[in-house]
Amino acid sequence: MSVAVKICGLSEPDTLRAAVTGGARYVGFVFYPPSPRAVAPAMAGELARLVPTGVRSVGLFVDPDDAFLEHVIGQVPLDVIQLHGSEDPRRIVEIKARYRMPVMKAVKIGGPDDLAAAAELAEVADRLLFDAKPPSKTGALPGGNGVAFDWTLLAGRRWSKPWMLSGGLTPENVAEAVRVTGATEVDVSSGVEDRPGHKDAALIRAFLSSLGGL
Ligand SMILES: O=C(O)c1ccccc1N[C@@H]1O[C@H](COP(=O)(O)O)[C@@H](O)[C@H]1O
Repeated sequence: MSVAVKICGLSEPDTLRAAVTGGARYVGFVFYPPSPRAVAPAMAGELARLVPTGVRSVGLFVDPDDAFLEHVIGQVPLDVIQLHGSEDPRRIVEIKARYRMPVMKAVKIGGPDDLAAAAELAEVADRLLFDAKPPSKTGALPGGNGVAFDWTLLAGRRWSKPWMLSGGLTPENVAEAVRVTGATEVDVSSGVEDRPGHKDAALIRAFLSSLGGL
């Protein structure tokens, strides 16, 4: 079994190249202006054109309206839309139909009760993304906080759609996270940065090679 990796929050050519040459299967661009990883659509368009065939470009959005989606999609050749806000099933169906693109929906986990939402969201989304519930402190982002949740909550669970694990993953802990959860896909952002919002090529390589044997 090999583990597919998504490196999220890329905004520079060098770190994008480190991701794809190191074997990432997905690269992510953040279209959420409050994030330190937010990238301008024009720049993301240039980066996405460097992405080789076989690697999927994912656009991360938080409760986007149609005008914003059109603004970004008009400039960036995306393969997948990641919804990381409070989008409900009706809005997911609408976005899929309007933009004819697969949707990956984030499910935020703070405890066992939060898993109930996953089954309902799996009926409409193409893929689920399990992330930690954001810290309650003021100003916390809706994701990308480098916070892990209790991985044992996912152990032995099955959903009707493929799923990805995220939240506080690092080169040091990702192999253990995969072992505990059985994830076949993982997503990382903060854990491969040398400062908030700035990706580090050596950390990206370390993350990818730490899964080399899995
Ligand atoms: O990365 C961001 O800035 C971000 C902003 C808003 C919503 C989600 C965001 N990132 C996603 O959060 C998870 C976990 O990230 P981390 O590895 O814990 O930093 C990941 O799926 C990112 O795609």
